[in-house]
Amino acid sequence: MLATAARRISQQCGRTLAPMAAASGALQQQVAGVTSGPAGAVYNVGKATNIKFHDGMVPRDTKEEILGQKGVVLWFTGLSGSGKSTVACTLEHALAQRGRMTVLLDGDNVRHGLNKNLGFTAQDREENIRRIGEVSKLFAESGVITLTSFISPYRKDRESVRARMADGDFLECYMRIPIELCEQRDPKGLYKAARAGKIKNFTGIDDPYEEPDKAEIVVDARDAAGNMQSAEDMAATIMQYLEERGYLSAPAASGTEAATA
Ligand SMILES: Nc1ncnc2c1ncn2[C@@H]1O[C@H](COP(=O)(O)OS(=O)(=O)O)[C@@H](OP(=O)(O)O)[C@H]1O
Ligand SMILES: Nc1ncnc2c1ncn2[C@@H]1O[C@H](COP(=O)(O)OP(=O)(O)O)[C@@H](O)[C@H]1O
Repeated sequence: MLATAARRISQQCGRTLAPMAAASGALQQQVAGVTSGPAGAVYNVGKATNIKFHDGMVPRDTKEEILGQKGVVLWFTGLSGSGKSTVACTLEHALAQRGRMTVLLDGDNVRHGLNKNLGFTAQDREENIRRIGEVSKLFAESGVITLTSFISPYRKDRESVRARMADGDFLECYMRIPIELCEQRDPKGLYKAARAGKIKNFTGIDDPYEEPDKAEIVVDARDAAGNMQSAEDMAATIMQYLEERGYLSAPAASGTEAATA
């Protein structure tokens, strides 16, 4: 049945694709911290009782072959005003121009819907990041280049997201912009309001920001020669990182023939 499905999908997308991957349900059980139940039976995960992971028929590497890229989460973190949204948008635009499939999850936007029941306490920020981590994991595992733009101030929250993903799927991109510059920009007037005590628990003012200690990519306001970097410069550096590490092409075929297109 799986072989038939592989043939059908190959015909539909006009490429010879690798055979279907082995079922990953057991791995998902392990990752989710299954509390009970023999293999093949239903089990409990957190508050969800009597569930069972259902494997799809189109594995990740097939999707990556179709898209001609590798799924990844590019996790922007940094202070408000550090340029997370601007650089992520600029990069997404550049990726689209190169025919790459992307999704951009942005803090302000996600708080309009999925996370509108969350505020800015440490506990709410943790839940905000956990949900985004799970959503971005789903996208990355479908072969999509996923850009997330959240302050994500707590190291342990970011590391929890990293720990849920396979090696190489999570790239932390630290916007290392001094608070003085962020505050000078202050496009929404939030720093001014926070300094005036009108906004409480504002990151960098009266709430913490914990710097990454193992970010894959660190973006500074100035380049090595000391010149200020534009958002385009920053996006170009990240694009180069993705290119050099093979994220912008499909992974080598694991089974039969490689993609022909
Ligand atoms: N108290 C407080 N602290 C920080 N930021 C605040 C706060 N209140 C509102 N805002 C606005 O919310 C945006 C940050 O949301 P995030 O989801 O990225 O925050 S977090 O990751 O959960 O910490 C942030 O957007 P950016 O400026 O784009 O970072 C602010 O516009
Ligand atoms: N590299 C850059 N150089 C100059 N200004 C920038 C740069 N990146 C962002 N900005 C400006 O800084 C402000 C904050 O950027 P934004 O992307 O909204 O930050 P964040 O999403 O981290 O809050 C915006 O006005 C934006 O135009």
